[in-house]
Amino acid sequence: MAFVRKCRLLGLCSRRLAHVARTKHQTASSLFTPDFVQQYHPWGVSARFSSSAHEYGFDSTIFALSSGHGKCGVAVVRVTGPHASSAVRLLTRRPVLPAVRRAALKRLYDSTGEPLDRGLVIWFPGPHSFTGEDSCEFHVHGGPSVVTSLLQALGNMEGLRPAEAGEFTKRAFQNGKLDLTEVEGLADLIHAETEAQRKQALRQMEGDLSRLYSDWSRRLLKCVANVEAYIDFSEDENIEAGVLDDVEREVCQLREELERHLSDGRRGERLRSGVQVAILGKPNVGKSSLLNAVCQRPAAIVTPVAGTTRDVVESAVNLGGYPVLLSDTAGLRETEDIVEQEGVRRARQRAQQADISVLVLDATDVMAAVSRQPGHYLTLQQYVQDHIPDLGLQGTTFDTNDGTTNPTDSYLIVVNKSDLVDAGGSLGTLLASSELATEGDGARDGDVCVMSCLTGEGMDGFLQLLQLKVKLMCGNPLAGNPSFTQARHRAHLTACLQALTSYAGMCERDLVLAAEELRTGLRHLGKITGKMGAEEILDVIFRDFCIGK
Ligand SMILES: Nc1nc2c(ncn2[C@@H]2O[C@H](COP(=O)(O)OP(=O)(O)OP(=O)(O)O)[C@@H](O)[C@H]2O)c(=O)[nH]1
Repeated sequence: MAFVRKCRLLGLCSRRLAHVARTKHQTASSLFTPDFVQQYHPWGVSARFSSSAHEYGFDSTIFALSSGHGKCGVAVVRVTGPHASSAVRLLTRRPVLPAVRRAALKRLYDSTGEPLDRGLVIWFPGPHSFTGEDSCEFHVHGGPSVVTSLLQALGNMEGLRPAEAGEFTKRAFQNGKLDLTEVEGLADLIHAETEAQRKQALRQMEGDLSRLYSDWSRRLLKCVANVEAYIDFSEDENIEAGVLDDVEREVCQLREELERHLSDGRRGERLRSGVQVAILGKPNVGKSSLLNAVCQRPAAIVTPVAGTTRDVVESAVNLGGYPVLLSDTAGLRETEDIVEQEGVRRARQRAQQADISVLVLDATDVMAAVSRQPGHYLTLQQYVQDHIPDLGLQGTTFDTNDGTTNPTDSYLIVVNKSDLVDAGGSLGTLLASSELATEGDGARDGDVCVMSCLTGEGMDGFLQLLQLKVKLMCGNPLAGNPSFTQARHRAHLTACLQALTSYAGMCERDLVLAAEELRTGLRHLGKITGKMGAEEILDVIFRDFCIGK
């Protein structure tokens, strides 16, 4: 009876614990170790609440330049921690703090009493601050000497130290002001380079993803509680079996929602890290010229010598607000040259990783092949298969029924050097006969662009088509449910889905073990938002921040 009471006190299921103890050949009460309780508690014990302020260094007050480095009109220096109010008093040489969250124009002094600058001081008492602690901001003139003197004055104060990268945000997380998905959204917002990235990051920072996962966690927690109650009390408290039917329905519904969320074609991840576009083709067809034309700078070397590009040359571009990482690759051909062989291997590897492959052909080669063909009839697909066999490229296969192609991978064909052929004549006939697979929304897989990197003819059409494909891939970041944006989200969501599927498969056979799967699912959802087990990923996430953030 003492065992049952202890279980209830800790919020644990006594029957389940007894079952676990039997499978481990241990006495049930020997399981009451802190680690075990942490692991088996229905909603885990949040690291956030179990660790002391000292452990996180919260007893120190930190400061940093939060605006960019270098000369600027206004520089912002932030301070957070228990001594923030002293910092304001000492720098302003006034015993009274400024009005809360109001900008106050003050003269600032260094430790010798020399005036430093005149600037705005904003006082944010905790817990209504970004970090949840007492904080303040100094908006001073952005000259290097002013900033250095201000940082020195702060550094000379008792109990203050310079902040580490991401430490302000880390404190906001540890104080429950932001969860991990919101922290990640903030980091993405700081690093966002395109409009679509900014929109997605802002949405995540404002808690859209967090709300979705919190809702799932809440519903799953209710399922866990109901199953636990049924296991624990069904015999003596007359709990109806209908409760398990409700749980089954809810788990089924959650599985459907998770599946839908996971099968969005990695749009959030692609938007966050940039859509990978690989430029492929035989040597000398104009791949490097195409890269240079798109990014409007001589990123890759262009010469008439076949095999000039040996390695992958990358360039990031902003295509209509969407981030694209373009890769020029070595020309695909059989070669004895070991350096070029390695280049070709890397080109094929890049093609496998690409979200979109751009296959570049030389219009003069294509037309020569047409004229050699009996009846002068050839489709582009035939040309590619005959002249660049064994592409080994995902998405560039023309057999759309083989089931091996990832439907979100996409490709388009560029027939370059149109200035050297009669584009309206036999080339036009060839294109009209090409079979194109429909991709939806106006873009088609295998779309063909006829263009000339030399004259610029057809370039606009190519860019429009590429942009359309990129947009289709990333979607509208503001429409519908938010997308997950990181591989770690996907890993935990997949694990959660697996756990719920296991529950459905075993709940009729062994409810106690099945309940364990629900807890596993809950733990994985909690790890995404950082509500539990966050320690191991904290360093990875905060590593991406800079000082002062
Ligand atoms: N006439 C004409 N020449 C072009 C065009 N595009 C590229 N070229 C020329 O074709 C040659 C090869 O161009 P690159 O861009 O280096 O071709 P590549 O496919 O990167 O070549 P590799 O490095 O060998 O793989 C250069 O002399 C270019 O000036 C075009 O549209 N028209």
